[in-house]
Formats: sequence, C-alpha cells, structure tokens
Amino acid sequence: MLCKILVVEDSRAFRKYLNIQLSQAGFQAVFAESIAQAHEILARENDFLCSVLDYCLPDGPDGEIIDDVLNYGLQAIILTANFSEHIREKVLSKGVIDYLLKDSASSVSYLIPLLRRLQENCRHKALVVEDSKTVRTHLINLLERQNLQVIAAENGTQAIELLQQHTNISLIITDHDMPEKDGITMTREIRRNFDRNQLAILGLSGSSDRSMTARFLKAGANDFLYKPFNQEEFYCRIHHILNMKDTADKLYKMANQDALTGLWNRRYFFNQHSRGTTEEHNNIAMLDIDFFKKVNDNHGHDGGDAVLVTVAKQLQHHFSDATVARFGGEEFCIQSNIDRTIFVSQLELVRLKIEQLIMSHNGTEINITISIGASFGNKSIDEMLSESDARLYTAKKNGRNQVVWQ
Ligand SMILES: Nc1nc2c(ncn2[C@@H]2O[C@H](COP(=O)(O)OP(=O)(O)OP(=O)(O)O)[C@@H](O)[C@H]2O)c(=O)[nH]1
Repeated sequence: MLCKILVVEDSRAFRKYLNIQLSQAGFQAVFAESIAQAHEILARENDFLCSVLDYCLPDGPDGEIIDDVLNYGLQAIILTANFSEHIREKVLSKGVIDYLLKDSASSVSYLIPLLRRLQENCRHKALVVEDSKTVRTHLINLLERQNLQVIAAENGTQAIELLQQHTNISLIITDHDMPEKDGITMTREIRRNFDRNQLAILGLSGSSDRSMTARFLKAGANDFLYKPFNQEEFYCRIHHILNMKDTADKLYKMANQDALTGLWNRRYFFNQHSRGTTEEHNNIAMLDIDFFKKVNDNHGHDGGDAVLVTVAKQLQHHFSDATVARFGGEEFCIQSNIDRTIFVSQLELVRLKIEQLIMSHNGTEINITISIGASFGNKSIDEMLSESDARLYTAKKNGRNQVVWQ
C-alpha cells in the first residue's frame, strides 16, 4: 500500500508539481487547499505518514495550520515562500520536523529523501543515554517525532544492560559525563561486540573540551555533536547516520542473502559455521528438489523459480530456529542445534508437507518432492557437509522423496 502524505497547499501549480514528484517517489499525496479542507480530511482519515504544510494559506496567513495539524497527532514539514529568522524559530518551536523554502526544485529534492527517511525510521529502535532528565526527555521527543522507537537509560551501565535485553537497537545517542559509566567508556565497550555498521553511535557532550569530538570518534562513535545543538543539525546527523546504516544493511544482505528466496547464501553459511560450534547438538541437512529440471522443462524457468521460493518458505517455517541457506540451484542446507531426534522428525515433516503441497503456477498445478541427507555430531563443517551430501546421494539412488540420516 502506498504511504499517504497530507499536503495543504493553496497554489494549484505547486500542488500539481508536488503530486508528480511524490507519486514518482512512491507516495500518495492527499491534497487540501485550505485549513478548512484539511480539517475535513483529518476528521475522516488519520493514516498519514506526515503532512506537508504551506505556511501561508488563504484562511490562515501566519502558520495557523501548524497547531491544527499537530493537534491531530500528525507530524508536519513546513513549506515557506519567504524565509525569515522569526518564522524559522516560530515554526521549529512548535515541534515540526523541518521547514523548507518553496523557492526551487532543490527544496522538493530535499523533501522526498526526508519523507523516505521518516518511512524507514519506524524500523529502527534508538537508545538515548543521558543522565539529565530534561535533556533526556528532549532527545526522546526529537527522536519520536522522527518515527523512531525510543528507549532510554540514565548512564552507560544501564545502557549496556538494555542493549542485552533489546537486540534490535540500531542507534545510540549518548552523553559523555554520566555517573557510573561515561559515554566514551561505554562506546569503547560496545565496540567490542558491535561494529559501526551494526550499531550506530552519536556522541553528545556539553563540555568545553574541544578534544571531545576526536575522543568520541576514536572510541568508536559514528559521529559527535556538542550541546547545545539546534534541532536541524541534530536531525541532519541522525539522518546521515541512519542512511549510512541502511546502506550498510543493504550491502550486507546483498552479499549474504540469496536474491530469489531471501534465504542466507553459501558465503553466509560458511562464515557462520566454519569455526565449528560449542553447542551440545549440531545437525546438518542437505536438501535437493527431485527432478527439478523437469519442473523447468514443464513449467518454464518462472515456474521453477516459484517452486524454489515456496520450498524456501516451507524450510523457513519449519526451521525457524536454524540457519537455512540456499547453496545454489535447487540445493538447500540447514544447520540446527536442537536434539537429533527432533531434527530428524522435523526433516520428515517438511518432506511430507512438500510432497502434499499443490503449487499453482499460471493456472497449472505443480507437485514436487525433496530428498534429504543429514549428519550429526561435533565434526568439522566440511566433514558434516560431505556426510550429508553422501546420504543425500543415497536418498536419490534409493528412489528419492526420503530422508537418509544413518
Ligand atoms: N528455475 C530455476 N532453475 C534453476 C535455478 N538454478 C538451477 N536451476 C535448474 O535446476 C536444474 C537442476 O537439474 P539437475 O541437476 O539435472 O537435477 P534434477 O533434475 O533436480 O534431478 P535430481 O537432482 O537427480 O533429482 C537445472 O535444470 C538448472 O537449470 C534457478 O535459480 N531457477
């Protein structure tokens, strides 16, 4: 579903221009020409990502629309035709996300990435580490306004505890001077387990010590800001850090995930498991779709691809606690640390499920079966893979559609 943006703008030409730009960027613009119309829309729809508001409207020439829209709990980005320090301060003090000058195409080319950032932000969780309650609350408000999920700690020790409980934190904003553990020491400790691409850190300090920037960056922070900072600078840094993080995440996925099925690829599998395991149970299974060439021959490459995706989904569903990888072609590998007997019964179950599954493609039905070879114990990954492979070969030789595990 397209992400909806409320645009309140009286200029017909600018509305038309925004409509083209927003729809090309994948947003759905809902337009109002006046404050009155905006109220009508907001009374019946409240599922907007945010609003883009003209500062001067026929029924409110001095930014009156802003409070009205904010009162509906909707975030706002302001467009102004004239810039003045007075308007800037007035607008920002109301708690809007940003304001833009409506003077050129560059303002719209700033608006689109800003909207995309807001859209992406809801996937990110931020941890604020700050001992002053006033500053902490201010930081939380600023980040929540950006659609980020936010949790907070009063010092470095508490922050590290929270980091262990919340495994999905992607950004930390931390002060330096705090009781128990300061921000630089905490950053250094965090970097032992998380690199800059996994967990971004923005350091803050109200100190007059000008070496603070270098100290934070050398300890592993992604960026640093002296307090007091202004909202625009803070948001620019946060956006920059999160854009870098999203790019790093995308690159990681491209390098480690199979593009067709979304499963892990061979490279990821070997990186994860090449060093062996200390787990009590260690199981590997190699799976291969039977007579897959025939699926391609009978249903085309598209049909074959659809089958690969369906099998991948089944494997993910049945082995949610394991590492499931597509090794290439129609071959998959599972590494699991559960009890061997349970693992074998899971393999049997998924084999049966796939045998019973009727997939439909372009109006035709596709049935497939899979063959599986499994290996157990604390051997090297290479030994386990070649044992599984040999058992998979046996399964194929013995008639396919079966699990061989001894
Ligand atoms: N659609 C599709 N086909 C693929 C892909 N990768 C490999 N293949 C096809 O997978 C088929 C594998 O065929 P074979 O190695 O002969 O094995 P099989 O037909 O499954 O026979 P058995 O393994 O002996 O049961 C080949 O036709 C490949 O072209 C892919 O990403 N998509």
